[in-house]
Amino acid sequence: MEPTLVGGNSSAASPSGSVSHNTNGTNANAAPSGHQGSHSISAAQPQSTVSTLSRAELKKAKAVSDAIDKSLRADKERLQKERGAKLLILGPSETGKTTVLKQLKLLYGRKGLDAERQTYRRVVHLNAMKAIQALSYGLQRANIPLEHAENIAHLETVMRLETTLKRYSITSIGFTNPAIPRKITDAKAETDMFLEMVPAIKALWADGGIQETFRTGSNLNLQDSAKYFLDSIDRIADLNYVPTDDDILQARVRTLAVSEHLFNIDGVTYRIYDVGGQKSLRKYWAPYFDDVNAIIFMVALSAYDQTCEDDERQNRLQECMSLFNSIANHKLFEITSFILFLNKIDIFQRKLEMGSLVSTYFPEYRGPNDYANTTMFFQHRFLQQCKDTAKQVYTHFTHATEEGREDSKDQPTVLSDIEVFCSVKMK
Ligand SMILES: Nc1nc2c(ncn2[C@@H]2O[C@H](COP(=O)(O)OP(=O)(O)OP(=O)(O)O)[C@@H](O)[C@H]2O)c(=O)[nH]1
Ligand SMILES: [Mg+2]
Repeated sequence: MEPTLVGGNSSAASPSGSVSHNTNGTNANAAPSGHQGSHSISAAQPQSTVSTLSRAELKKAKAVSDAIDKSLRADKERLQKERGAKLLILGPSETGKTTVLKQLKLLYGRKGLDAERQTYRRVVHLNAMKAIQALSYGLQRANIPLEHAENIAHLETVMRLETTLKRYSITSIGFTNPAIPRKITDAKAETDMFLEMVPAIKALWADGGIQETFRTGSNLNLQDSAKYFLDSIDRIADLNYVPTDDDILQARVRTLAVSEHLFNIDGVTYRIYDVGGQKSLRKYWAPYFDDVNAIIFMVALSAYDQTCEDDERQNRLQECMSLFNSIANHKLFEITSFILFLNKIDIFQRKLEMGSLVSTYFPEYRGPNDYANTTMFFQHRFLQQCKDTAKQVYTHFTHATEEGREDSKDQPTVLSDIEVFCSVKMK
């Protein structure tokens, strides 16, 4: 079974079906209470006293200790239920943080997502225009000729979009941004602009030159959803088009501000925070670091062959590891549970199949260039970042844009992991 965000993972060993590892690499699917200071009789009694206690006294002391433990646990659970569980979704840009949040909304907050559906229509149109524009620039940069000379006019139309699209950035779904010119925040103006572009987008996407650019181009600055939307151009250009759940998962809006999302599941409130992953936005994370129950750390495995947007000398996955290092070893997260999502496995697998060698970018890797061995290598590299080798980090290999199916409702989900982590009883 291919691992997916909802319902799939690489092992069924833990109660939630996730793979749990101590960071020293051993499998540790024991209950996740290991690092929450337990009150045990053997630890509490000095050796000399223990030897002078009778069996009956020891038994009695143990019973008292167990009762204290139980009562402490119950108090903690009650408090947690009242306060709710606080979760942060952290990680670099474009790793899929907001996509995971959308998955949670699809499962537990569909109403909220339905209200945003019309706004996503504009995001989808914008994504399609940006995709064809990035390909057109790539074609020019690489001096690849167009297959059909008559498409030059379309190419020019798309290039002229540059200045308009630069100003045109939807920063946060549902919020109008004063920085966006009025003309552009106007949904009708945007739709008209997109519809005018459709013939050019269709003709160029069908052109052999653009296809070659798509196949061979590097540093195209192309979004992962480019092909998905360009292939669907007729459907998304329909006047009655309403984005599907899949479209919403594929739509890309860069997160600029930290946002809080509340989910109420079986009487427990989950406060989940989505942050902007760009380097310049990470300074805004710290105010949210207190009292965190769990952190979902997102990694785009597929970025192993990419460089950072703002520094072409730095490998993207390497930079992600450094970020994980600073988060996993942060003083405020000593007892915080960690869920590591090694995401975008679909793209990662495709790259391997096309012959891209992991060892080109990570020369220390000497194993076979197959999915099983390379993913294990990266998992190990991430877990190695934790200085506390007893820290439990639950790892999932995920494909966050794959929609959870109705019939997978009973399968373990992201939230079933979160539930275990927070030690919150849901029922
Ligand atoms: N193919 C594929 N695409 C994915 C996957 N996860 C996310 N994406 C796409 O990757 C793009 C970026 O995802 P986001 O969720 O917006 O990334 P983010 O981490 O929130 O990025 P910032 O807001 O900039 O920090 C979107 O177009 C998603 O549809 C995946 O597993 N596979
Ligand atoms: Mg985001």
